[in-house]
Amino acid sequence: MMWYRNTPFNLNEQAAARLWVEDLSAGYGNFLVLRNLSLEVLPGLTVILGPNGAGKSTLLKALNGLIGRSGHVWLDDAELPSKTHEIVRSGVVLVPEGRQLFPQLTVRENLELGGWLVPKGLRAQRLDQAFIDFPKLKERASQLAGTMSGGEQQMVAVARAMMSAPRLLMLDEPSLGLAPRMVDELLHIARRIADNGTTVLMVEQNVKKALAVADRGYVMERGTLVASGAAKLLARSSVIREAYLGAAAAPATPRAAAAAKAAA
Ligand SMILES: Nc1ncnc2c1ncn2[C@@H]1O[C@H](COP(=O)(O)OP(=O)(O)OP(=O)(O)O)[C@@H](O)[C@H]1O
Repeated sequence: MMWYRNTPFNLNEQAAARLWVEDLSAGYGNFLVLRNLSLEVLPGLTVILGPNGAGKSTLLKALNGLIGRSGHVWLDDAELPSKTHEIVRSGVVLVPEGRQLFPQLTVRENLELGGWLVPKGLRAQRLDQAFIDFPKLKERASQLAGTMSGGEQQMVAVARAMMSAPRLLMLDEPSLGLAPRMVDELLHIARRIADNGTTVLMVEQNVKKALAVADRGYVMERGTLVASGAAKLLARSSVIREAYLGAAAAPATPRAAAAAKAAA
């Protein structure tokens, strides 16, 4: 008898992955975007924040093999391969910005394509599980993906990525262009995936909401990391509050306070 547990996001039979990045540089042709980046992605949910053009998507693309990189990346105790199909086989999957679904295929067909590396029987089992994890998609199994709302399409993209039972799921701005309620839903899906044993690395522009669901965060500016730490601490840090949350940090010294007052 085929047996599988009936709890959300239990596709992943392996332990949550850890990723170590050391001295990573990457860019486009002669244009170097990332310079000597070092970071670690631990089990749970890690968010990468930063202004437009900071290099956040470039980092995910470099980790996914879509662009070349130098430096070292380890997934647990093995060096991460450099070719995308090998990276996927090792359990690292990217949901790119813009989702890249097949609009003329149904939800079910899009999900099945996410399990293309998986033997047929297991793929069917994972599809059943995906419909348990994403009940909204079960109702829409026969709908063409291109006719769904932005939020629903993003959900299909995440569910499709989960079909390969990744150990590390990378999400590039999953909430881009979505209504606030869908943003919340998508971020909570990311949280649930992390809670159920798949490490999640997410780029997000919704700083406040992302830090509220994440365990840890990195802040990137002009291709380098400028801050990192526990999400709760980052949310209170001056670098985040000043740059992203619209709150001026308290001046560090009485002199700075006087200067700020004079300038106001
Ligand atoms: N295919 C490309 N060819 C050349 N340059 C690129 C390419 N993609 C991105 N860049 C450049 O790399 C830099 C970093 O872009 P990236 O998309 O990684 O930033 P980001 O932090 O993800 O910002 P955003 O939130 O706007 O997507 C930018 O200067 C961008 O113009």
